[in-house]
Formats: sequence, C-alpha cells, structure tokens
Amino acid sequence: MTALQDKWLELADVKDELAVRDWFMGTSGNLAIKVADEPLEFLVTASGKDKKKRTDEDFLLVDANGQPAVETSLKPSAETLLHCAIYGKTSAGCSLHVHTVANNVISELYGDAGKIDFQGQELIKAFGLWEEDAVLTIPIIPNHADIPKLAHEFESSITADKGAVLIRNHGITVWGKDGFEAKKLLEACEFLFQYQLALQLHLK
Ligand SMILES: CSCCC(=O)C(=O)COP(=O)(O)O
Ligand SMILES: [Zn+2]
Repeated sequence: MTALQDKWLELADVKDELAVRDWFMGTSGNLAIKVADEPLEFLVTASGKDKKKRTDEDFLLVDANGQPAVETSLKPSAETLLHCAIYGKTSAGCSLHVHTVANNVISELYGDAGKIDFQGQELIKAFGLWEEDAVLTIPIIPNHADIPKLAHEFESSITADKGAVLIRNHGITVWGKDGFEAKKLLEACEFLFQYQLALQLHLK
C-alpha cells in the first residue's frame, strides 16, 4: 500500500466515525491528513459533498497553497487554507473541522471573551494537561467570510503541534499528530462543550 492509500484510508475511517456522530450536518465540515512533508502535500475533503457517504471522490491531494497537486475535477474544501495554516506552522499530521450545535453555542456565549477556559476537568488530559491546576484554553476567533482573512487570523491562534480553535457561530478546528489524536481532541472538546452547556442550564 502506498503512503497516499494508507493516509486516504486513515482519513476515510475518521470521516466515517464522525459521520456516525452526525457531525457533518448540511454538508458542513472538512478534514485533512498530511501525506508528504517536502514538498508539503495533504489530502483534503472535496467541497460541498455529503460527508456521511464514503466514495472514491471524497478527498483530493493539495499542495502547501491548497491547490490541487494532481489534475482533478474535484474542488478542495472552501476552508482548505485553514488546513494549510496548520501544516505550514506545526508538525501536525491530521486536522478536523466540524460544526456542531454545542460548539456553535459555546462560541457565541464566550465569543466576546475571545476564549473559553477549562480547568479541573478530567478530559483536558486528552491535550496532555495532567497537572492538577492545568487550564485548557480554546481561542475563539471571528467568522470572517473572507477565507484568506479567516485563515490569517486562525494562523495567529495556532501555538502548538496539537490544539483547537473555535470559529464563532461556525465550528471548531482541531489538529494533532495523526487521525487518532485529532479525533481524540475533537471528542474531548465536544464533551467539554456539552458539559459546560448542561452545567449552565442546571445552574439557571
Ligand atoms: C454548508 S457548510 C458551509 C461551509 C463550511 O463551513 C464547511 O465546513 C464546509 O465547506 P466545504 O467547502 O469544506 O464543503
Ligand atoms: Zn466550516
């Protein structure tokens, strides 16, 4: 099996698992996985597809600028530049973007603060934060319609080889060393968001 086939299958499996969770409503979301470093090439989801279906046209290979690396009729995700920012700035191998009700509501509730902090939560250990007083901070950036502008602001929020950024009233993007780690971080974030929303309801 070639590296390309191997990475294709890894990303397709992650996509199927996120689809089972119903995290691709209305064709939203996009996923990427690095295939080569020099020159940088990664697979990204084709734009506008129903990501709940598994097909031979789910992904295409793009370069460091998000342009197709091979002749294809497929269009890369409209948000490919955000994935470019991750691979350009970190050693991450996989990046995932999903829209959920929980991540959208949290991004709106905490958007003016520009971040949400989690402390004293077991699941922040998914990010490697094992100390008792550790804090997981997830930045929240505005949802610019202009994708190069959004990607530029997003890039400023990337500070480590694994992480998460919320885009206000849009969704979340996470990245990690491979599909397993990126999915783990995404699931941890969604757990923390759902917890926070349930707690706020309870406290009312
Ligand atoms: C219908 S969702 C609006 C676009 C978006 O935010 C998204 O995540 C999906 O865009 P893509 O081009 O990757 O299909
Ligand atoms: Zn999106």
